[in-house]
Amino acid sequence: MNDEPLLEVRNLRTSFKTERGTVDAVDGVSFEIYPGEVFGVVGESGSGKSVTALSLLQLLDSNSTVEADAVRFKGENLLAKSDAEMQDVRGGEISMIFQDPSTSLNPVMTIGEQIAEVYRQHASSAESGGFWPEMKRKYVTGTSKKSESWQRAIELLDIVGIPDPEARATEYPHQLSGGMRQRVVIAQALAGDPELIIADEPTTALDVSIEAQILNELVDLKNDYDVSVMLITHDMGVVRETCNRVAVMYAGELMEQATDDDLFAEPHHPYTQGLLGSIPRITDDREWLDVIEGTVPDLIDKPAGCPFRDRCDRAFEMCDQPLVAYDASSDSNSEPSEHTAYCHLHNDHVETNADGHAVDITEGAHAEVESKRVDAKSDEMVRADGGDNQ
Ligand SMILES: Nc1ncnc2c1ncn2[C@@H]1O[C@H](COP(=O)(O)OP(=O)(O)OP(=O)(O)O)[C@@H](O)[C@H]1O
Repeated sequence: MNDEPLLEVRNLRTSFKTERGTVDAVDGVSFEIYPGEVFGVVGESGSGKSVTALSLLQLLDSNSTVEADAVRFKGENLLAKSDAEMQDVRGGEISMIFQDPSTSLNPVMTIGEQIAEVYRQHASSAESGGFWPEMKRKYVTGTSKKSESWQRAIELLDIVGIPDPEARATEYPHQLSGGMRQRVVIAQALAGDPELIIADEPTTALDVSIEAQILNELVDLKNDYDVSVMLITHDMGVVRETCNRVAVMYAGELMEQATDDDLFAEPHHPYTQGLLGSIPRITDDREWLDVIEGTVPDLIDKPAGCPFRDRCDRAFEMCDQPLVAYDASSDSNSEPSEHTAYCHLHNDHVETNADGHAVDITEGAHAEVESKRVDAKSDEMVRADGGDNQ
């Protein structure tokens, strides 16, 4: 990766105060999203994917605390922005698409007006760059702000594949199918001329054939307009079809990060391997898909060490030690590492014995747990005790 990242997240920690105690929903997560890529965040329900996205956009309830060493979007610290400044960012440079389109659309406003409204709110930034100048202008005929925004709404409906957009723009959400509504939400997300779209399970509520169309739409937009996409999903099949790079999350922590190709060719973390076992394959002779036994741990008073260890059939003595990032790249010269596994099995001092069990061969076990730590981003990548990263 030679480009500067569009979004850089370092050691993100989000917790919620509840009556039962403090929920550590996101616990030391670091990643970058580069211009023009689809970055997948995958993991089971409750792994902290949505909370990660909502933390970046400051969209969480008041019982939350969000801390990080850095959340930089185009070099600017998002966590230092005021509510008013974040309102400009949301729906403008960064837009978010949620799972259920009906929650994002106003039932008593035409879809054209809803898209036009977002355009008007962010019109000045839309005029100053982004993909608008290159867009085909075949529908633009009016000159007043109102007619200009209406015409842009029609253009956007056309771009996201709504047939007869001029007529459709005058309709209300309930007059459209679920797939069409999600296209409208994508058009609305584009109306602010974003550089990053965060899509949280955007196809989960849709049937499979529509899902494929919507995902293709997102990939086309990325290609045609150089928009980056952070795609949150629990579905490894969706990751395979859509993403360039992927972060695998579990219990609020990163388990592995790699390019899509590397992750599927050589998954290093037992959790990733488990998720991959749950995808159906054309060549399958399995009667049942593999499932990962057990459930995500309670995120209140989470013990140190790998949160997956109680479900992991390769867990060994070192797994109760704080997790660190191990370089799992086949190309050891890549800087920063393009394949990172947060799993002690990748420590240089761990070997597999004749029974297939991992063994720490260091004298005074654990002493050198950091021996193979990825150094690219220095201490920020150590997600251990949380004590010295304030
Ligand atoms: N407002 C809140 N108060 C307390 N806990 C919360 C709150 N919001 C989220 N959580 C907890 O944070 C954890 C992570 O939730 P999150 O929604 O990010 O998971 P997810 O990976 O996106 O799962 P899903 O795919 O089901 O949406 C969960 O344990 C959830 O219960």
